[in-house]
Amino acid sequence: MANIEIQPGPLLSQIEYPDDLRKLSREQLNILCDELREYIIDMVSVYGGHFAANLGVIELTVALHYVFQTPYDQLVWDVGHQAYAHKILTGRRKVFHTNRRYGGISGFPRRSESIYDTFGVGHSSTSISAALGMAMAAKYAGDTQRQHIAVIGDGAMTAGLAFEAMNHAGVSDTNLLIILNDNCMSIDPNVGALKEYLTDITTSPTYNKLRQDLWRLLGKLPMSDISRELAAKIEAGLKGLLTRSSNLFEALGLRYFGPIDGHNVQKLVDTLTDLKQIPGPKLLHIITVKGKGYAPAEKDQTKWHAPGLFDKVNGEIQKKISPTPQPPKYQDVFGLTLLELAEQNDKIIGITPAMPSGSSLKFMMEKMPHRAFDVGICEQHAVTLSAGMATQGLKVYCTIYSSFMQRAYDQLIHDVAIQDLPVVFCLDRAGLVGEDGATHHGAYDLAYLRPIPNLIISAPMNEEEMRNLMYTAQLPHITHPFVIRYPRGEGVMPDWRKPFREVPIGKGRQIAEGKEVAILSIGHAGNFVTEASKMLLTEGIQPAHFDMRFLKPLDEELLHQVLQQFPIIVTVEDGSRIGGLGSAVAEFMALHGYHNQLRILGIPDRVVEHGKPAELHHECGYDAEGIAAAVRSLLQEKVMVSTSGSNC
Ligand SMILES: Cc1ncc(C[n+]2csc(CCOP(=O)(O)OP(=O)(O)O)c2C)c(N)n1
Ligand SMILES: CC(=O)[C@@H](O)[C@H](O)COP(=O)(O)O
Ligand SMILES: [Mg+2]
Repeated sequence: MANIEIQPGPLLSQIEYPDDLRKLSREQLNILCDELREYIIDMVSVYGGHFAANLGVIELTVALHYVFQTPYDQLVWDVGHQAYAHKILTGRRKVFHTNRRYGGISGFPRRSESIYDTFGVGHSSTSISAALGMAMAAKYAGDTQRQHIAVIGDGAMTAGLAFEAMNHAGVSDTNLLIILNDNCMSIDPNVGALKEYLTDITTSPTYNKLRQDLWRLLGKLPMSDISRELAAKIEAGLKGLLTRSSNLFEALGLRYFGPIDGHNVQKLVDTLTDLKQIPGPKLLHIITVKGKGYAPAEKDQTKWHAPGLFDKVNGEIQKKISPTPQPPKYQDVFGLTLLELAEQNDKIIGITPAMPSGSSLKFMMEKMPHRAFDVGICEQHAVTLSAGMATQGLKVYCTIYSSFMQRAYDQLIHDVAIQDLPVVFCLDRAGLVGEDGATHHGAYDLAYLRPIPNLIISAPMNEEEMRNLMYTAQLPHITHPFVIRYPRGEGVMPDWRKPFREVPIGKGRQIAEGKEVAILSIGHAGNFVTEASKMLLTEGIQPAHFDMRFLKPLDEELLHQVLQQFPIIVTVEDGSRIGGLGSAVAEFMALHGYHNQLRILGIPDRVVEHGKPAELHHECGYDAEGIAAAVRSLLQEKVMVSTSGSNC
């Protein structure tokens, strides 16, 4: 991608760090917000990234860095997809054009990137725990001045982790301010009773207004023990008198303030300045609009969560144009196939934790709202809920992004595998996902799933296989938990709606015949092998290729045949080199006394950053070129060994 020069507005161009921002007058803050908004619209339109959430927190970001002494005061962003203004104001404006690009800055806060990034994020709902940890550390060090602020969205607030943290924060007596950025949206519209509750407090502000006035008044007085005690008593009286139902956050021991307009930077500065004077754990509820200031994004907030490149003038999102039919995204194969299966099998239910659009469960949710559910950002709950339904004979397809499934590991073992419940887990975004980077790569699923008993673990090489695996998973004789993992993005078959066929469990298949070298692959990475084989053929090298399809049960019969026939084995997977297919083959060889030469290709044992998937596959050495190079070098080594052998 070419570097397109985008000039910041005159005020923004003078601001490198929050110290510069703090020199501005109150009036200038409004101008700065406008320039920041314009700059982010410009940058994301040509370089891509998360969009609507960033436009929603411009005023908040400016106010936070204006009022608090960052980085001494510690600011923790939840998820971090909304931290672009924060990055731009904390020393990274000049490199912001590298956001999410290979070798560039991360799309999320990263401790290694800046001292202003107090905590690495990407997965949701960690901010309150992290900020509380920092606040407790400050208390332990005897620092009573330092402020700790967690900014969390209404979507992220639905997770159990956020509630665990509030439950603790409420009795912690720390300088913790939780800012609840409520825009009524997750990526898709937010769901659940909490959302209803937040709407309820938003629309009945009497009690909150009185409370706010009380604490503001007392904030101006010297905070003696007596006035604090008095305030608490008045507040308790107020609560009894005025609350329609007791405030949830108050019940958890947090002083609740708000709701206030999160786009009024002046109001935010005033409120945050007041709150800074009030010790103890507290929560400020702000109301914002996702996509604020860019009309198309305000109108369709889901589409503009991360829209890709767009024309900022007419709001047209760039689409790949091709004269020939293109393969579908795996997520759409999942969503449309599930709907098709559900039409034939009334036991089928669909569950997603907050990713109806990303996973394409939305197709079933639209057609069968009573059978397909978004449960919020609650991966643990999604898994155990599915297990509960399975006990009643339902066939649940629970779709979760591979990296988010890490959250629900215990539920997978304790609630599903040990009870051997036949839930189907469709793990989307498996393998290296691209620009979201380290936090989002589905690098570990094969490795973390393989030791779990009772699981069937599969990965399709293409759309047809994906459909057939999904079809097989719901057949009545499949009585075990069944995992199907597939990558982000497109498959390889434009014509993919083939009639369903059952896939024999634990059986691989031969894709290409060859000699000397056998390449064993699992999942979509098998297509890289096909490409590599084409390259090698031009050099007279013809490896055999086997698509294992199942990591568990492993096709032992096929492995015996392959290991007896081919001296050199290469395994290829879009997953960690440790613990996945390569490891399974190595263990099998050790168990059965095979001594073939084995090369394991996959994700290395280090953090892989962001970039285009092709760049990352190349870096990790398992794109077509990397596979071909591995085969060449193994054949070369073999020649050298046999030559040196003849010299002896
Ligand atoms: C554990 C986890 N599950 C799912 C996601 C995907 N995800 C990223 S942002 C988001 C919506 C967050 O909504 P909210 O916190 O309200 O922030 P907003 O985008 O509305 O500002 C979701 C579901 C994630 N990052 N982490
Ligand atoms: C921040 C976050 O977790 C999501 O917005 C994620 O970036 C979505 O990824 P996909 O684009 O793969 O759906
Ligand atoms: Mg939200």
